[in-house]
Amino acid sequence: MTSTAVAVLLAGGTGSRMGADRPKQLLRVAGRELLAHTLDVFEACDDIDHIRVYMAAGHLDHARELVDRYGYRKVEAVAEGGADRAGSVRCALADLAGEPGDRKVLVHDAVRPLVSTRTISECVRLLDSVPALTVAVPSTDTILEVDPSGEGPTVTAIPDRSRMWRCQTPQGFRLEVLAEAHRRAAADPDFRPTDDGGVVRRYLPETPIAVVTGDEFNLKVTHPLDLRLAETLLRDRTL
Ligand SMILES: Nc1ccn([C@@H]2O[C@H](COP(=O)(O)OP(=O)(O)OP(=O)(O)O)[C@@H](O)[C@H]2O)c(=O)n1
Ligand SMILES: C[C@](O)(CO)[C@H](O)COP(=O)(O)O
Repeated sequence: MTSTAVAVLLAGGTGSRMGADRPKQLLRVAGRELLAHTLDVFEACDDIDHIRVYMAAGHLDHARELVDRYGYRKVEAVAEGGADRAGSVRCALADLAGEPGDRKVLVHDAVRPLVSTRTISECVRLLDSVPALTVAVPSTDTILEVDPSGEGPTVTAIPDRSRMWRCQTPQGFRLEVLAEAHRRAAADPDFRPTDDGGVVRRYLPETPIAVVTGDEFNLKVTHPLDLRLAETLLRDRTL
């Protein structure tokens, strides 16, 4: 039997690379805020029972107003995020501390509004049989490893592309796995993870991390160009 999951939407960033007058998750694209587009998908997915939003400081009222305005019924909390992405995940873990250890948790970047309900459902269902997973896509570019320390970056390795995948979100975990990995990582201030699979891989290396094949539509809105792509793709989307 497939149990449902709680979605943790990370919206605690300030969007420095976007350079807008507000965090990019609050920018209006194709008729509504990016955060709202992302909430639309999780709200529509039958395999998600609760949604928790972790918002940038100073913008909680805006996020709460948006949740009320669009009437998202699964949103059980809009809370303040942390100083960095991992900090926002730890805020969620603190709030989920009373839940059963086998609770399914999906962590998702709020600025990936084009995630599909298919991908979310596949993640939730796979968590019946694996403790951790990430969505990813096979790389169509050759990936270079570089040494950035000289006058200009120089190539140090060109890994076999057939083994290179680009990581996306959602990333899914049994709560006890994610909580334990972050508990250990929190004691290591020099570790600056860019995703939660990386936290599990480093601190619980015996835990296998399964891969759900995603799609190229699930872009992370990071730079101004991404906004233009998202606008076009969101206009064509049907949930
Ligand atoms: N303190 C933070 C920083 C980031 N995030 C979230 O993590 C996701 C991926 O981060 P990124 O794209 O880097 O967003 P920003 O941190 O806002 O962007 P930038 O790095 O350009 O400032 C975003 O949904 C972002 O809101 C978060 O919840 N809490
Ligand atoms: C988690 C992530 O989206 C996987 O690609 C990515 O690492 C987030 O990076 P960011 O620098 O916080 O946007």
